[in-house]
Amino acid sequence: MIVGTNITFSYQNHPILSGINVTIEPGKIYGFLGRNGSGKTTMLRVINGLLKPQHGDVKIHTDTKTLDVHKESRALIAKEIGFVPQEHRGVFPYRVLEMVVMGRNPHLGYFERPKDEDYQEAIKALQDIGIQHLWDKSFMEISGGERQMVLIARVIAQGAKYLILDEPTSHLDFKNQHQILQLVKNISRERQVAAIMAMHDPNLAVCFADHILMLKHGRLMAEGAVDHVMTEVNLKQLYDMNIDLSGLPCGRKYVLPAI
Ligand SMILES: Nc1ncnc2c1ncn2[C@@H]1O[C@H](COP(=O)(O)OP(=O)(O)OP(=O)(O)O)[C@@H](O)[C@H]1O
Repeated sequence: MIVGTNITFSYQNHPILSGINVTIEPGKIYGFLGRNGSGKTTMLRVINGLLKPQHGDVKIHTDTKTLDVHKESRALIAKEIGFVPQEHRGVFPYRVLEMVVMGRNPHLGYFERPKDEDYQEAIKALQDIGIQHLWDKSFMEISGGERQMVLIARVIAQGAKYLILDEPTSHLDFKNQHQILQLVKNISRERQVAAIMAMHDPNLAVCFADHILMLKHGRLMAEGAVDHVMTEVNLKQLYDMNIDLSGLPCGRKYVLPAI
């Protein structure tokens, strides 16, 4: 499991996270909710070890060892944690298959090139996501939503025990949003992988998360099982708006997929 203790983080002198404790257990899906600028991305980057908190720490407890994400090498952490960032513009004209096979890098030696089985993992991940037809395209010449799916395929090929996904559905169409989150849920259940996601749509969080963490003013305003935490009172406080859990404000009904 991952345990974050007393995480306190500031950019320059601007406090963003204050005394946050989190426990991430294998096989569960965690959804961070909060308004723009509430610190979700910062929190995910601290958990992944990309940002070092001024106070507190984040440790990964495996069966055999305990790793401090801010002290171990990035290569070692990448064996445990896969990360899909929010922004993903193409910089180099890699082919999609090459991008996905890069997910296997933590499993290769320094000068080792990907082997057949690494390519098989990458192709399987592309198939699981349903974008195998893109394999030969340049990453710079596909749409934003397609890029998002390629990076999710890459993190799946990485085979880490913890997946951190920063707004994984922000560029996806209605069907792909549900398809990708369902795939993450299946992987989580089948392989006992934990997924930790920043999410903006509370309806998707209700459908796919097991555990909700609500961030407000740098603190965990509420956290716990979905049924326990996704209440009108909490959502109203989180988003500073009136919430009616029974329907849309215009009186019409939600459009929900039949899963
Ligand atoms: N590199 C940075 N330097 C200084 N301040 C930053 C930096 N990155 C983010 N911030 C600030 O930190 C705060 C939290 O940002 P963060 O990206 O973690 O929020 P978020 O909840 O993920 O927002 P959103 O929902 O809009 O993606 C914001 O006020 C933001 O302006």
